[in-house]
Amino acid sequence: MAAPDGDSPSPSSSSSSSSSSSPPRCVLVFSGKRKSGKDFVTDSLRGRLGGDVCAILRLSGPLKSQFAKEHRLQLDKLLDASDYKERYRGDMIRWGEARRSADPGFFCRLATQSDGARCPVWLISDARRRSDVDWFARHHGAVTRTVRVSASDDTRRKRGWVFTPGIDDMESECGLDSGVQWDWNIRNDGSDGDLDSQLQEILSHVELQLGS
Ligand SMILES: Nc1ncnc2c1ncn2[C@@H]1O[C@H](COP(=O)(O)OP(=O)(O)O)[C@@H](O)[C@H]1O
Ligand SMILES: C[C@@](O)(CCOP(=O)(O)OP(=O)(O)O)CC(=O)O
Repeated sequence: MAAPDGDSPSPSSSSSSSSSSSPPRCVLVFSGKRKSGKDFVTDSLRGRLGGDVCAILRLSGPLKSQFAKEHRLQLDKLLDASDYKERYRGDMIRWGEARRSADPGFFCRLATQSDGARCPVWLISDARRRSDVDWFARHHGAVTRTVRVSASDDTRRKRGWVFTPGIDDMESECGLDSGVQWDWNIRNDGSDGDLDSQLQEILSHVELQLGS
């Protein structure tokens, strides 16, 4: 994977950027449109791998946290799949883009400095831009793999998605529609059984990386 993201690594942003003394053994970077099931898939993988070895790191975590503080909003409601989050999504996107344009690795660095980054397996649940994918390739390339989660518009609508101009046609939702060679493509339209068999290949890869 190419890795020109324009941020200069510093001691706090290199592969030792986590609060862990050892770098991650496996990093899976997930992308997908809203309501495709990124959280569902990463929760399911973490459930199987166990919270002691596997952490879900959300790039939107530090973004929402800072945005909530600055705008006196309820962080817990920005973090779940609520209408409250959707009400502020456009504003959060614009706020985050201002930060990213000054420093494309800003949220990647913060997410990987959180406590969860002590775990050997990182599930990065929400890459949205080429610069996100490139940051992980640049800092953790040897252990990074990419996963695209897709669901049909019909399925997404059943999960509550409503096409919104200014969101669904912008970089936040479309920035990774092309240009990345995904290591795995997960189709998340169907039953749990369909998903299980697709996740098995990823689980085998992680177990191999962990040497178990
Ligand atoms: N395979 C699945 N089976 C059942 N429910 C699912 C499945 N995938 C996603 N969902 C549900 O659809 C909704 C949106 O999924 P979510 O993971 O929050 O999407 P995203 O993080 O991509 O926006 C959630 O309520 C979630 O529980
Ligand atoms: C401002 C955002 O970070 C909000 C992301 O919120 P979520 O990651 O909760 O979104 P979905 O799971 O896809 O519904 C988007 C961005 O452009 O950074």
